[in-house]
Amino acid sequence: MPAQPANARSIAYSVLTKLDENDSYANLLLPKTLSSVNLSDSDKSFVTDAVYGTLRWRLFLDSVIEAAHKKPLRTINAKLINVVRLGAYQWLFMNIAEYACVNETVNLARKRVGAQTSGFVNSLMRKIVSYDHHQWEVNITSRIRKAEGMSDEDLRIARQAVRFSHPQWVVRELKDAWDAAGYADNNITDNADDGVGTLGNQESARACENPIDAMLRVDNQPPAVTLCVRPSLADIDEVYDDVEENLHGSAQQGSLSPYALRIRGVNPQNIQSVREGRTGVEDEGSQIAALALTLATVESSTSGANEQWLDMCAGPGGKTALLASIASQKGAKISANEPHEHRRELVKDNLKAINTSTIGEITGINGVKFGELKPQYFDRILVDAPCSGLGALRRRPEARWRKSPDSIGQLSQLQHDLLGSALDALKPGGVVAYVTCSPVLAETRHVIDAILSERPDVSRVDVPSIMAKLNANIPLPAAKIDDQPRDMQLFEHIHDTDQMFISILKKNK
Ligand SMILES: C[S@@+](CC[C@H](N)C(=O)[O-])C[C@H]1O[C@@H](n2cnc3c(N)ncnc32)[C@H](O)[C@@H]1O
Repeated sequence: MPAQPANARSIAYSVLTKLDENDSYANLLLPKTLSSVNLSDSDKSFVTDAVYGTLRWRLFLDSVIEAAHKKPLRTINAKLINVVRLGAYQWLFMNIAEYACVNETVNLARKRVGAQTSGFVNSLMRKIVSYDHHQWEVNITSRIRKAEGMSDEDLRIARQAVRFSHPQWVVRELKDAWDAAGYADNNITDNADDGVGTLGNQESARACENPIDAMLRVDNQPPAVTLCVRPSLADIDEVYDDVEENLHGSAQQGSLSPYALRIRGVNPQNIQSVREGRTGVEDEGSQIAALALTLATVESSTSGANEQWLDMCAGPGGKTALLASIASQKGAKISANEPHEHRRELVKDNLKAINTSTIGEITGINGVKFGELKPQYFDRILVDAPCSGLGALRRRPEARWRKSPDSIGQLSQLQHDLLGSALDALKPGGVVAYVTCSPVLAETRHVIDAILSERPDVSRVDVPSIMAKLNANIPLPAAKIDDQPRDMQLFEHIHDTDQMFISILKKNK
């Protein structure tokens, strides 16, 4: 790859520094920054890759920098750290030539931090470019040795954390979620892998990698842009033609949701039906979570036509719009609730193409109050609960470094209370779909188990059976044990969706 103009690197550095200082989000700050500067499209792609990649691979990069420096990161001038991370990222992940990585990083350090730093940065970068990606991977993972009291699993997790650049506690949560989800493990066993990177053929290593490695690897890859072509409002062929013929991008039907279209090379805002609210940008996992609620059997007094539906935590409204387009086909009415005003406005915008006779109330209350305010009122309720978002790390490159295990406890309590309130607001015979964009057990299965242990009036519905009806090709967990109904956890590496958790509960009649 040829060297990029110096200002692309300088812009990437400014964005990384602002993200560190203000806790802002890369997916908001980066497009805003890029729209305010005069850069070619290829430079914009360079900045996007450099910023997102440097954020995602931070632990890997810092481990390489420390190994090359032979001292802890804190001994390096704080302003230089993002300069060197950017340089190391270009060398290890962007296939940029050695001389450009070294020289441009020295230039950036000189310009943004001071001329006195050039000697240090030059010597550090020369050490970094003396090994390639795979050599560094083996180097930094094999430096992690078994400390006293560490089990084999602890060691493997510590190495996976560095190798795939995730906090250790997140790796452990993902592993626990995978172990609990009940999918068949067709690959090599965890015990055959000590967590050190391989210097062998990468493709064959990937073909038999263990499921946690596969999951962590996919977390570091940007997801496809997926559209939801809202039923009765737009037609897949119409949107396909707009993308392929008018906008010269490419489109492919999704593999799980009948309404999904994966697109490339097109800004979704340039698609006519997106601008008109007849199509939305929505991951397939979110689509099938909403569809599962519509497919569950309701046995309330109003089941069939005239059902009342509620989306209790609706903002920004992607699932509300899909539910609403189906509600309009079925003669049901949907209400939506979102306490945060700016997100409530996004819900309204998402519903702009829906027939107003389908929309009930749009409220802005704490969902925990619904049970008291509207007891036994709704037939179907979606609780797409606020959560840690650890199932969508592909989309939020900085998120993994900002979350902490402490924040999960508070979320679990709110999730429990929202679900309890939804059950109170449900008619006997009605169903609630409890959904999170997180696989963490404390936010998923443990919330459901706690509610079921408190409420004899509620029972679990078997979600994999509903999914199998929706699409015969959806990868499903292993067969039921003792005929017990199951929740379903989606995984990026097997479903190619965000890691959504879906549970459906029915209120007994
Ligand atoms: C995971 S998001 C929902 C995403 C949405 N269903 C969609 O598909 O576009 C969770 C939402 O819950 C909202 N929320 C937070 N606290 C809430 C509460 N106490 N009651 C209801 N909603 C809440 C958040 O503002 C956020 O918009």
